Amino acid sequence: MNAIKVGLLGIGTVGGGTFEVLRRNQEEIKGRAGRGIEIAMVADLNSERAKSIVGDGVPVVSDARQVIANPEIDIVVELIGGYGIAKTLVLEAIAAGKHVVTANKALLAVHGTEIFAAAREKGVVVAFEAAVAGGIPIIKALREGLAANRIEWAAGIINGTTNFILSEMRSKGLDFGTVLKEAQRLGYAEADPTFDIEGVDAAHKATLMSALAFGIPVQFDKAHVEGITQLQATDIKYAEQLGYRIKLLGITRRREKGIELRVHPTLIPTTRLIANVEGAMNAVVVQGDAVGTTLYYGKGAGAEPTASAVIADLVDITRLATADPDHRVPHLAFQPDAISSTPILPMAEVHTSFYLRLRVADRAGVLSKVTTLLAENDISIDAMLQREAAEGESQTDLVILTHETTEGRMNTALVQMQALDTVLAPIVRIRKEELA
Ligand SMILES: NC(=O)c1ccc[n+]([C@@H]2O[C@H](COP(=O)([O-])OP(=O)(O)OC[C@H]3O[C@@H](n4cnc5c(N)ncnc54)[C@H](O)[C@@H]3O)[C@@H](O)[C@H]2O)c1
Ligand SMILES: N[C@@H](CCO)C(=O)O
Ligand code: NA
Repeated sequence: MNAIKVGLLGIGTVGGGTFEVLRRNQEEIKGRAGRGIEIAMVADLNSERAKSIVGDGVPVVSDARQVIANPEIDIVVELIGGYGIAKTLVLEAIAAGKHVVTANKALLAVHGTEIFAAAREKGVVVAFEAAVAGGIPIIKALREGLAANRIEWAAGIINGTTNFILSEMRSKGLDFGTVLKEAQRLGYAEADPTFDIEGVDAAHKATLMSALAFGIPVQFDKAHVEGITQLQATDIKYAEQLGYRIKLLGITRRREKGIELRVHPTLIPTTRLIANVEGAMNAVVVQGDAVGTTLYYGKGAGAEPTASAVIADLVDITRLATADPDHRVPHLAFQPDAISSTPILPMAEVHTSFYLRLRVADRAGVLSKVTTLLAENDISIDAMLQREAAEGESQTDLVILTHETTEGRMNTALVQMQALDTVLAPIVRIRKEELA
């Protein structure tokens, strides 16, 4: 059988990796797919650089629409990024009856409902394994491998840039800016790195995991998004003393009244495997009722790890291209008529435990006032650390770990504690998860 023909839109980091791995492993990939997979046309605004990557054998154009218009192309791979032109091109490729593979989590987390509906209408596939945790087959796991389970929660380190920053700051004592520049140099960061450090990229990925795990539409606008820019070295040290490590986690969890969807710095017990995931590595823990806890670990960014996921999707589509569209694996794991309207919960209704750090006057009675306010709000204390004030110092740090409560109760308690005249600086609050 003839090779299936692929058109590549954008040949930067991931596109370059995809071209190289497809070339290097073509025989094995063909053996798995049943047909060869051939990059038959490439579009990139920087067509000179694109030509230097693909050589003479593959036509290169600067206008992506020429690829979409080419009747020989069966699958369009979108590796441009962003919500702008990428959205138009993906919708045009679908309208032209092409299958689409994309690594673009931003696009799918925000416009997924429209894109998947258009694809269903046309009977084509939009595959996106590379969009969550790069090379780790987490989409495959959630959609197929765990299909027997009622999934309880999924939580992961799903942004390599921020994990790299936190690891390097902790282990080498380097400052934030220096490490961010290094992450950009290594090709981990998004074109706009505020997406990484403010938690937006992780929230795009958590949004996709939430839809796959619970059969709900993608709802990025309902996600709680917090990054690592406010995190202080002091809190990383105190957490360590208490037996915890701080990671930026994307979390989605089923509760009685709805679904939690949130990204924020999180204390995790140092004894958990995921607390020891360092550098740009990613890891996702998924809890299913039948399987129990499962862990997926690997490279979440970079040219070839991400290419690994893009090509797995190409193989899937090649195998399935002839199957009746109604009998393909559904985009979001559940069949369209089984998509649930269970709401995403407002943050005030989210349950977590907390790490609190209060800068307090070193005076008798401070501690009892703080613990009284927590008790009045029905928040119980799990552990406490009070640094002795140094010689001649009139203030000290009070660190408290609480048991699980709601965000709403904690917000009320925080306002009350902050109003005490013995609390001398804004209270630091970091959420804590046991992940077991
Ligand atoms: N880099 C990673 O590790 C990684 C991992 C997972 C997912 N992703 C996602 O993959 C996508 C691509 O990321 P990247 O790191 O390869 O980006 P990149 O900036 O390295 O590559 C993008 C390429 O697209 C080209 N381009 C831009 N606008 C174009 C247009 N209108 N027409 C044709 N070409 C155009 C650029 O010239 C560039 O070569 C993004 O959605 C990103 O979020 C990246
Ligand atoms: N900027 C992303 C790339 C992979 O999606 C990260 O750092 O994880
Ligand atoms: Na993946």
